[in-house]
Amino acid sequence: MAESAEAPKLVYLVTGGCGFLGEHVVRMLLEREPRLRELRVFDLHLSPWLEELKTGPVQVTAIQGDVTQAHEVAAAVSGAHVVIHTAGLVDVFGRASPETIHKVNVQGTQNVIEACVQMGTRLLVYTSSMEVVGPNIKGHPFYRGNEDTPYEAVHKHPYPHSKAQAERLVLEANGRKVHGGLPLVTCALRPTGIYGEGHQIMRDFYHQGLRLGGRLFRAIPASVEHGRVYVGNVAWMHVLVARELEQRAALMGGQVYFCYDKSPYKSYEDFNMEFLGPCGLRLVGTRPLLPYWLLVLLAALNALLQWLLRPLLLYAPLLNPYTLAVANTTFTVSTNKAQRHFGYEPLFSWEESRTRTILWVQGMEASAQ
Ligand SMILES: NC(=O)C1=CN([C@@H]2O[C@H](COP(=O)(O)OP(=O)(O)OC[C@H]3O[C@@H](n4cnc5c(N)ncnc54)[C@H](O)[C@@H]3O)[C@@H](O)[C@H]2O)C=CC1
Ligand SMILES: C[C@@H](CO)CCC[C@@H](C)[C@H]1CC[C@H]2[C@@H]3[C@H](O)CC4=CC(=O)CC[C@]4(C)[C@H]3CC[C@]12C
Repeated sequence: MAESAEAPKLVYLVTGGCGFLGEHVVRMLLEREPRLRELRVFDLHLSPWLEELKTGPVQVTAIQGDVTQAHEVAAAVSGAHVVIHTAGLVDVFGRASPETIHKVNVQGTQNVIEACVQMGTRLLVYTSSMEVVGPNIKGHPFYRGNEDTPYEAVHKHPYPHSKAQAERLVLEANGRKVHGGLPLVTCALRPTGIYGEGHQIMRDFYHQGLRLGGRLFRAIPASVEHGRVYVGNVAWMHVLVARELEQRAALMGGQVYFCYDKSPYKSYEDFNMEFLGPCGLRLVGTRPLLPYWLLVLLAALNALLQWLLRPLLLYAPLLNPYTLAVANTTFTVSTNKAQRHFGYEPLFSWEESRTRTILWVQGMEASAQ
């Protein structure tokens, strides 16, 4: 390729670059974007592993900053050619207030857009979520749907609400004139439930299983399918989109793409067992051990306890009415839009994604001993 022989000249900014997905995007860019000259990693909390990346041929600049602070975002964006905006407050457990979620996810995204416009940065890739579509509060299944499948998206919870608002802002900004007069080109990627090395909820389930003597108890029927996608493939999609956005602006600008790969369609719990099983955990029950009405009651009780205890402490268990509804509603995607629009093929096969994730869980096991 002629272009890879040229001197690297592009400056990329990854917001949330120290998060679960952000770290994979950062590493993927360093491995697979030959045009990269400088990579700016912007995050509220900078991780120590960034140091080891600074010794490579690409200049890695760590920027501790807050997306809710417009001036910090503008300074980080200044001179960048591409912004990949993954920073967000991922909270469906009631840890943060709805106002904080809105501030980070919506106001933060608006700040990123304005910074691009002000600083003349033309390319913006936004990490959205399947949650902007559903599952909706009515529990309607979304079965092997694609970007054009009609679905009644109704949001009550602050997290999906904020992601939907932010996604709309990003898509509406497509075509806005940036400083220098050229049009901004934006698009949004919608991962389903991401898994892989660094996945906090997988970690939580693993430790819970260990505490319960190597067992987890089935709570959700095996027939409820939940869409999952490997973090390395989500990162690869971000890299590809960022690379192709300028050349294919007319086709890709203002578009949304689900993130998908060859991960099998399974229930949330059965899918987790693909990794936790080989690490010694067992899922007890072929059917849910508790009746659904009892789970609904427990989830409601957790929500009540959270509210009552809030003045004293933060009680934020995994089970609440929202997480139960999401886990208990089929939501799977089947699409090839990313392949058609920018030639995406998963970089990691299902077998590879599975092996890498298992090795990571086994690594946790070893370090705990
Ligand atoms: N984890 C998942 O299954 C899915 C995640 N997503 C989206 O992917 C993106 C990344 O999510 P994860 O990596 O899972 O979450 P994460 O919590 O691991 O990463 C988010 C990063 O954003 C940073 N951040 C938070 N607030 C910030 C602020 N005010 N200023 C600067 N940085 C801030 C955090 O420090 C963190 O490093 C989010 O936008 C999320 O909505 C979408 C679909 C599924
Ligand atoms: C009822 C419990 C019995 O074991 C299981 C509870 C599992 C839940 C904590 C998860 C089930 C589905 C997950 C969500 C889903 O993968 C979609 C998501 C997309 C995002 O953008 C952010 C994360 C999440 C909301 C994810 C969060 C955890 C679950 C609700």
